[in-house]
This record gives sequence, C-alpha cells and structure tokens, in this order.
Amino acid sequence: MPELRKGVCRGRAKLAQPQQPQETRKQTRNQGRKRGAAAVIEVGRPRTRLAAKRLKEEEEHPQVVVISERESDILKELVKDNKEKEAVMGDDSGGLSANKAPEQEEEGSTAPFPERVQFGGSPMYRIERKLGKGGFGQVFVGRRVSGGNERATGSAAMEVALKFEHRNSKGCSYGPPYEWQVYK
Ligand SMILES: Nc1ncnc2c1ncn2[C@@H]1O[C@H](COP(=O)(O)OP(=O)(O)OP(=O)(O)O)[C@@H](O)[C@H]1O
Repeated sequence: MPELRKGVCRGRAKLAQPQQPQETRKQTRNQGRKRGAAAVIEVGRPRTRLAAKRLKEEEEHPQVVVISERESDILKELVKDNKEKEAVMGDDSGGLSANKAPEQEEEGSTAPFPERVQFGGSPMYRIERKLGKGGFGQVFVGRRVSGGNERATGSAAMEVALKFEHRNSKGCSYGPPYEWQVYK
C-alpha cells in the first residue's frame, strides 16, 4: 500500500472559500475604504469639510499628547503636576522664585537701580552684574568701593550679594520683609 509522503498537499490548489453572503462582503469593502480614508487623514489631507475643520482647529490649538504605558500613569503625572502648580501658585510668602506676580516683576524690573549703594553704616558698594531674581526683588553683585578693609566680612565684605526689593512690592506691604530681619 502506498504511503502518504509528507508535504504532498503543498502544491494543491486552495480549496474555494465558502462564499460570504452579499451583505457581509459589502461591509468588508466599506471597512476597507474606511481604513483607506483614515490613512489619508493620517498623512494630512482631509477628505471632508468636517475633517478639514478639525485639522485646522488642531493646528490652531495643538494638544499636548502624553505618552505613557498605562493610563493611570498619565493621571498620576497630571495630579502631581497640578499639585505642584498649586503649591507654587498658592504660596504667597514670596519664598519661591517661581511664584512671581507679573505686575510686581514688571515694577521691579523697570524700576531704575542706583549705581552705588550704602546702607546703615556699611561701606559704599558699586552695583555690578545681576545674579538673579526672586519673587519680589532682584539680586546683584555689590563691590565695595569705599570703607571697610581687606579682611572685612559680612555686610562690609569686599564682594556681597545685594537684593533690591521695590518698596511697593507685595513683599513690603506690611513693612520691611521678615527676610531683612533674618539677614540682620
Ligand atoms: N548670595 C548669592 N550669590 C549668588 N546668587 C544669588 C545670591 N543670592 C541670590 N542669588 C540669586 O538671585 C536669585 C533670587 O534670590 P532671592 O533671594 O531673591 O530668591 P527668593 O528667596 O526666591 O526670592 P523672594 O524672596 O523675592 O521670593 C537666586 O535664585 C539666585 O540665583
């Protein structure tokens, strides 16, 4: 009796697929079309007025897409982000550099700074480069130009950081800021 060899069916013509009912075939064709349309939209050419309108809106108001493996991660990030924002915006103490009130910053930035300063019984300081700015004021390098001596430290040192705070700033609303007392 002849034995069946392995792979004898390989060359055989495929069995005819059972015919789909007319309705189903139509659906499949339409699905194919939809897929094609989506691909066209993906490359940027809208095919309908609505799609064009949406594309225009997206271009005008681009959305930030957060990519994360799990949705919960995105939520966690958003909550964390919002909490951080609230913490910064809600702190009115002025201790955070990022918490800047625009109008105060405006005032502080536009107010002219003196070329030299002298405070209390301190030596005279020339204002040099800006070091940075905080919520209510700006900080500059002060170089001693008169008074003091080579070994002087503290408020009579050769080089100091001088912070200017506008008297109308929020930080001065209730008199000299507490920060000043701490520095003293
Ligand atoms: N001694 C210093 N040496 C170098 N840079 C300084 C010095 N002091 C302040 N700065 C710079 O100036 C920036 C503002 O300092 P500041 O003390 O005003 O910050 P802040 O406490 O956040 O502000 P604010 O008290 O007005 O809210 C700092 O972020 C830092 O870059």
